[in-house]
Amino acid sequence: MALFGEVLADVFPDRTVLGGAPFNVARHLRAFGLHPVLITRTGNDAMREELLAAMDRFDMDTLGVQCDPAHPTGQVVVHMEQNRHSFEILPGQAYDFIHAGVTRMIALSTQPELVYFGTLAQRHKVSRRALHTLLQSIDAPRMLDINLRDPWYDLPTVRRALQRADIVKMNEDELAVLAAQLRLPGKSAQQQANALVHQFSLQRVLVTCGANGAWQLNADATEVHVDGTEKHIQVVDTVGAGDGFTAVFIVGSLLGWPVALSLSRANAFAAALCGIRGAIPSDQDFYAPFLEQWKI
Ligand SMILES: OC[C@H]1O[C@](O)(CO)[C@@H](O)[C@@H]1O
Repeated sequence: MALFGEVLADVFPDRTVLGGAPFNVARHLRAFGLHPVLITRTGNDAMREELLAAMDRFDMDTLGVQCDPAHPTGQVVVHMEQNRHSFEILPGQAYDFIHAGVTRMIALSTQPELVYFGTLAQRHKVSRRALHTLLQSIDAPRMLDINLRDPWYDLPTVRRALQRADIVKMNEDELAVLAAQLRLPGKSAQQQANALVHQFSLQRVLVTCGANGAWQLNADATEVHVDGTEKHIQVVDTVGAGDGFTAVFIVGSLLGWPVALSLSRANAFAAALCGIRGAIPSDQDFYAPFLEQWKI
Protein backbone atom coordinates (compact mmCIF):
# COMPACT_ATOMS: atom_id res chain seq x y z
CA MET A 1 0.00 0.00 0.00
CA ALA A 2 1.17 3.53 -0.71
CA LEU A 3 -0.12 6.41 1.39
CA PHE A 4 0.55 9.88 0.10
CA GLY A 5 0.46 13.10 2.09
CA GLU A 6 1.14 14.82 5.35
CA VAL A 7 3.01 13.79 8.43
CA LEU A 8 3.01 16.33 11.22
CA ALA A 9 3.11 17.03 14.92
CA ASP A 10 -0.27 17.52 16.56
CA VAL A 11 0.43 20.01 19.34
CA PHE A 12 -2.16 19.55 22.12
CA PRO A 13 -2.25 21.79 25.19
CA ASP A 14 -0.74 19.00 27.31
CA ARG A 15 1.52 17.17 24.86
CA THR A 16 2.65 16.70 21.26
CA VAL A 17 1.75 13.57 19.30
CA LEU A 18 2.60 12.57 15.73
CA GLY A 19 -0.27 12.87 13.29
CA GLY A 20 -1.50 13.62 9.79
CA ALA A 21 -4.09 11.31 8.32
CA PRO A 22 -1.81 9.37 5.91
CA PHE A 23 0.71 8.81 8.69
CA ASN A 24 -1.97 7.77 11.16
CA VAL A 25 -3.50 5.28 8.73
CA ALA A 26 -0.05 3.89 7.84
CA ARG A 27 0.88 3.46 11.50
CA HIS A 28 -2.28 1.43 12.16
CA LEU A 29 -1.91 -0.64 8.99
CA ARG A 30 1.60 -1.64 10.03
CA ALA A 31 0.38 -2.61 13.49
CA PHE A 32 -2.22 -4.79 11.80
CA GLY A 33 0.49 -6.59 9.86
CA LEU A 34 0.39 -4.84 6.47
CA HIS A 35 3.33 -3.14 4.73
CA PRO A 36 2.37 0.47 4.11
CA VAL A 37 4.78 2.86 2.42
CA LEU A 38 4.20 6.45 3.50
CA ILE A 39 5.16 9.00 0.85
CA THR A 40 5.70 12.29 2.62
CA ARG A 41 8.26 14.99 3.39
CA THR A 42 9.65 16.41 6.60
CA GLY A 43 12.00 19.25 7.47
CA ASN A 44 15.63 18.66 8.34
CA ASP A 45 14.89 19.16 12.02
CA ALA A 46 14.42 17.55 15.42
CA MET A 47 10.84 16.58 14.59
CA ARG A 48 12.11 14.53 11.65
CA GLU A 49 14.45 12.67 13.99
CA GLU A 50 11.55 12.00 16.33
CA LEU A 51 9.39 10.78 13.49
CA LEU A 52 12.07 8.45 12.12
CA ALA A 53 12.71 7.06 15.59
CA ALA A 54 8.98 6.46 16.09
CA MET A 55 8.64 4.82 12.69
CA ASP A 56 11.56 2.61 13.54
CA ARG A 57 9.90 1.63 16.83
CA PHE A 58 6.67 0.93 15.00
CA ASP A 59 8.60 -1.15 12.43
CA MET A 60 7.43 1.12 9.61
CA ASP A 61 9.15 1.57 6.26
CA THR A 62 10.86 4.99 6.04
CA LEU A 63 11.79 4.72 2.35
CA GLY A 64 9.18 7.30 1.33
CA VAL A 65 10.00 9.96 3.94
CA GLN A 66 11.72 12.73 1.97
CA CYS A 67 13.77 15.47 3.63
CA ASP A 68 13.27 19.16 2.80
CA PRO A 69 16.16 21.55 3.43
CA ALA A 70 14.01 24.68 3.51
CA HIS A 71 10.68 23.94 5.21
CA PRO A 72 9.89 22.59 8.68
CA THR A 73 8.20 19.32 9.52
CA GLY A 74 4.46 19.94 9.63
CA GLN A 75 2.76 21.17 12.79
CA VAL A 76 -0.87 21.54 13.74
CA VAL A 77 -2.00 23.26 16.91
CA VAL A 78 -5.02 21.43 18.29
CA HIS A 79 -7.37 23.61 20.32
CA MET A 80 -9.60 21.77 22.75
CA GLU A 81 -12.94 23.04 24.00
CA GLN A 82 -14.75 20.47 26.15
CA ASN A 83 -14.97 17.38 23.94
CA ARG A 84 -14.60 19.28 20.69
CA HIS A 85 -11.41 20.22 18.92
CA SER A 86 -10.34 22.54 16.14
CA PHE A 87 -7.15 22.50 14.09
CA GLU A 88 -4.85 25.43 13.43
CA ILE A 89 -2.98 24.16 10.40
CA LEU A 90 0.16 26.12 9.54
CA PRO A 91 1.09 26.99 5.95
CA GLY A 92 4.45 26.34 4.22
CA GLN A 93 5.19 22.96 5.79
CA ALA A 94 7.54 20.33 4.38
CA TYR A 95 4.61 18.08 3.40
CA ASP A 96 3.54 20.79 0.93
CA PHE A 97 6.75 20.17 -1.02
CA ILE A 98 6.71 16.42 -1.70
CA HIS A 99 8.99 15.86 -4.70
CA ALA A 100 7.36 14.37 -7.79
CA GLY A 101 10.42 12.60 -9.21
CA VAL A 102 11.30 10.92 -5.92
CA THR A 103 7.66 9.96 -5.46
CA ARG A 104 7.62 8.30 -8.86
CA MET A 105 10.72 6.26 -8.04
CA ILE A 106 9.18 5.05 -4.79
CA ALA A 107 5.92 4.24 -6.52
CA LEU A 108 7.65 2.20 -9.19
CA SER A 109 9.79 0.34 -6.70
CA THR A 110 6.91 -0.57 -4.38
CA GLN A 111 4.12 -1.42 -6.86
CA PRO A 112 1.35 -0.95 -4.27
CA GLU A 113 -2.00 -2.73 -4.46
CA LEU A 114 -3.87 0.30 -3.14
CA VAL A 115 -3.11 4.02 -3.12
CA TYR A 116 -4.47 6.23 -0.34
CA PHE A 117 -4.52 10.02 -0.55
CA GLY A 118 -6.34 12.94 1.04
CA THR A 119 -7.06 16.58 0.34
CA LEU A 120 -4.81 18.48 2.79
CA ALA A 121 -1.57 17.57 1.02
CA GLN A 122 -3.06 18.95 -2.19
CA ARG A 123 -3.25 22.52 -0.92
CA HIS A 124 0.13 23.40 -2.49
CA LYS A 125 0.95 22.89 -6.16
CA VAL A 126 4.25 21.09 -5.51
CA SER A 127 2.66 18.22 -3.56
CA ARG A 128 -0.32 18.28 -5.95
CA ARG A 129 2.09 17.62 -8.79
CA ALA A 130 3.74 14.78 -6.87
CA LEU A 131 0.36 13.17 -6.24
CA HIS A 132 -0.48 13.50 -9.92
CA THR A 133 2.78 11.73 -10.80
CA LEU A 134 2.08 8.99 -8.27
CA LEU A 135 -1.39 8.33 -9.64
CA GLN A 136 -0.05 8.26 -13.18
CA SER A 137 2.70 5.80 -12.26
CA ILE A 138 0.47 3.25 -10.59
CA ASP A 139 -2.39 1.11 -11.73
CA ALA A 140 -4.08 0.24 -8.44
CA PRO A 141 -7.38 1.11 -6.77
CA ARG A 142 -7.37 4.59 -5.26
CA MET A 143 -8.88 5.54 -1.94
CA LEU A 144 -9.59 9.19 -1.27
CA ASP A 145 -9.97 10.34 2.31
CA ILE A 146 -11.86 13.61 1.99
CA ASN A 147 -10.63 15.20 5.26
CA LEU A 148 -11.85 18.75 4.57
CA ARG A 149 -9.73 21.14 6.61
CA ASP A 150 -10.82 24.75 6.50
CA PRO A 151 -9.47 26.94 4.88
CA TRP A 152 -7.11 24.50 3.18
CA TYR A 153 -9.25 23.09 0.41
CA ASP A 154 -10.96 24.41 -2.68
CA LEU A 155 -13.67 23.00 -4.87
CA PRO A 156 -11.64 22.43 -8.08
CA THR A 157 -9.09 20.35 -6.11
CA VAL A 158 -11.78 18.33 -4.36
CA ARG A 159 -13.52 17.76 -7.68
CA ARG A 160 -10.31 16.56 -9.34
CA ALA A 161 -9.55 14.30 -6.39
CA LEU A 162 -13.01 12.74 -6.68
CA GLN A 163 -12.51 12.18 -10.39
CA ARG A 164 -9.36 10.21 -9.66
CA ALA A 165 -10.76 8.08 -6.85
CA ASP A 166 -12.43 4.66 -6.78
CA ILE A 167 -13.37 4.57 -3.10
CA VAL A 168 -14.11 7.72 -1.10
CA LYS A 169 -14.33 8.04 2.67
CA MET A 170 -15.75 11.02 4.54
CA ASN A 171 -17.72 11.83 7.65
CA GLU A 172 -21.35 12.92 7.62
CA ASP A 173 -20.46 16.60 8.06
CA GLU A 174 -18.13 16.43 5.08
CA LEU A 175 -20.84 14.80 2.99
CA ALA A 176 -23.15 17.71 3.84
CA VAL A 177 -20.46 20.21 2.80
CA LEU A 178 -19.83 18.37 -0.48
CA ALA A 179 -23.56 18.10 -1.15
CA ALA A 180 -23.93 21.88 -0.79
CA GLN A 181 -20.80 22.82 -2.72
CA LEU A 182 -21.20 20.31 -5.55
CA ARG A 183 -24.99 20.84 -5.57
CA LEU A 184 -25.64 17.14 -5.28
CA PRO A 185 -29.29 16.31 -5.85
CA GLY A 186 -31.24 14.49 -3.15
CA LYS A 187 -32.54 15.30 0.32
CA SER A 188 -31.13 12.43 2.34
CA ALA A 189 -27.44 11.75 2.88
CA GLN A 190 -27.87 8.42 1.04
CA GLN A 191 -29.37 10.10 -2.02
CA GLN A 192 -26.54 12.62 -2.04
CA ALA A 193 -23.91 9.88 -1.72
CA ASN A 194 -25.60 8.06 -4.57
CA ALA A 195 -25.37 11.19 -6.71
CA LEU A 196 -21.68 11.47 -5.82
CA VAL A 197 -21.08 7.84 -6.83
CA HIS A 198 -22.64 8.46 -10.23
CA GLN A 199 -21.22 11.89 -10.89
CA PHE A 200 -17.66 10.67 -10.28
CA SER A 201 -18.00 7.01 -11.31
CA LEU A 202 -17.01 5.77 -7.87
CA GLN A 203 -17.07 2.15 -6.71
CA ARG A 204 -18.27 3.08 -3.26
CA VAL A 205 -18.64 5.82 -0.73
CA LEU A 206 -18.01 5.28 2.94
CA VAL A 207 -19.59 7.64 5.47
CA THR A 208 -18.79 7.70 9.18
CA CYS A 209 -21.30 9.11 11.67
CA GLY A 210 -19.25 9.23 14.89
CA ALA A 211 -20.97 7.42 17.74
CA ASN A 212 -23.89 6.61 15.43
CA GLY A 213 -21.95 4.17 13.30
CA ALA A 214 -21.17 4.19 9.60
CA TRP A 215 -22.49 3.14 6.22
CA GLN A 216 -21.26 2.26 2.79
CA LEU A 217 -23.04 2.91 -0.48
CA ASN A 218 -22.00 0.91 -3.54
CA ALA A 219 -22.19 1.79 -7.22
CA ASP A 220 -25.15 -0.60 -7.61
CA ALA A 221 -27.01 1.46 -4.93
CA THR A 222 -26.81 -1.29 -2.29
CA GLU A 223 -26.13 0.03 1.19
CA VAL A 224 -24.62 -1.49 4.30
CA HIS A 225 -25.24 0.27 7.59
CA VAL A 226 -23.84 -0.52 11.04
CA ASP A 227 -24.70 1.07 14.38
CA GLY A 228 -22.08 2.60 16.64
CA THR A 229 -20.27 0.52 19.20
CA GLU A 230 -22.07 0.11 22.51
CA LYS A 231 -18.94 -0.06 24.58
CA HIS A 232 -18.58 2.99 26.80
CA ILE A 233 -15.39 4.95 26.20
CA GLN A 234 -14.14 7.82 28.32
CA VAL A 235 -13.37 10.30 25.52
CA VAL A 236 -10.01 12.06 25.70
CA ASP A 237 -10.29 13.50 22.18
CA THR A 238 -11.66 12.33 18.83
CA VAL A 239 -8.62 13.41 16.79
CA GLY A 240 -7.70 10.67 14.32
CA ALA A 241 -10.70 8.45 15.07
CA GLY A 242 -11.66 8.63 11.39
CA ASP A 243 -8.14 7.59 10.38
CA GLY A 244 -8.38 4.54 12.63
CA PHE A 245 -11.68 3.72 11.00
CA THR A 246 -10.12 3.98 7.55
CA ALA A 247 -7.20 1.72 8.48
CA VAL A 248 -9.43 -1.09 9.77
CA PHE A 249 -11.70 -0.73 6.77
CA ILE A 250 -8.67 -1.18 4.48
CA VAL A 251 -7.52 -4.22 6.46
CA GLY A 252 -11.01 -5.71 6.14
CA SER A 253 -11.12 -5.06 2.39
CA LEU A 254 -7.72 -6.65 1.83
CA LEU A 255 -8.49 -9.65 4.06
CA GLY A 256 -11.92 -10.15 2.52
CA TRP A 257 -14.06 -9.52 5.63
CA PRO A 258 -17.77 -9.01 4.90
CA VAL A 259 -18.49 -5.28 4.63
CA ALA A 260 -20.71 -5.11 7.73
CA LEU A 261 -17.99 -6.79 9.77
CA SER A 262 -15.34 -4.39 8.45
CA LEU A 263 -17.53 -1.42 9.33
CA SER A 264 -18.31 -2.60 12.85
CA ARG A 265 -14.69 -3.50 13.58
CA ALA A 266 -13.61 -0.14 12.16
CA ASN A 267 -16.12 1.56 14.47
CA ALA A 268 -14.90 -0.31 17.52
CA PHE A 269 -11.29 0.58 16.80
CA ALA A 270 -12.12 4.25 16.11
CA ALA A 271 -14.05 4.41 19.41
CA ALA A 272 -11.07 3.00 21.30
CA LEU A 273 -8.82 5.68 19.77
CA CYS A 274 -11.06 8.34 21.31
CA GLY A 275 -9.81 7.14 24.69
CA ILE A 276 -6.18 8.19 24.05
CA ARG A 277 -4.51 11.57 23.47
CA GLY A 278 -4.05 12.21 19.73
CA ALA A 279 -4.42 9.96 16.74
CA ILE A 280 -1.96 7.14 17.39
CA PRO A 281 -1.13 5.03 20.43
CA SER A 282 2.46 5.16 21.63
CA ASP A 283 2.79 1.44 22.10
CA GLN A 284 1.80 -1.80 20.50
CA ASP A 285 -0.26 -3.09 23.45
CA PHE A 286 -3.12 -0.91 22.32
CA TYR A 287 -3.56 -3.14 19.27
CA ALA A 288 -3.29 -6.48 21.08
CA PRO A 289 -7.00 -7.02 21.89
CA PHE A 290 -7.98 -6.24 18.31
CA LEU A 291 -5.33 -8.50 16.80
CA GLU A 292 -6.46 -11.26 19.10
CA GLN A 293 -10.18 -10.80 18.57
CA TRP A 294 -9.85 -10.49 14.79
CA LYS A 295 -7.33 -13.31 14.61
CA ILE A 296 -4.87 -11.44 12.42
O1 LIG B 1 -5.29 17.09 8.92
C1 LIG B 1 -5.16 17.74 10.14
C2 LIG B 1 -5.34 16.85 11.29
O2 LIG B 1 -6.09 15.70 10.99
C3 LIG B 1 -5.52 14.56 11.59
O3 LIG B 1 -4.79 13.87 10.62
C4 LIG B 1 -6.58 13.69 12.15
O4 LIG B 1 -7.39 13.21 11.12
C5 LIG B 1 -4.57 15.12 12.62
O5 LIG B 1 -3.57 14.20 13.02
C6 LIG B 1 -4.08 16.35 11.92
O6 LIG B 1 -3.53 17.31 12.69
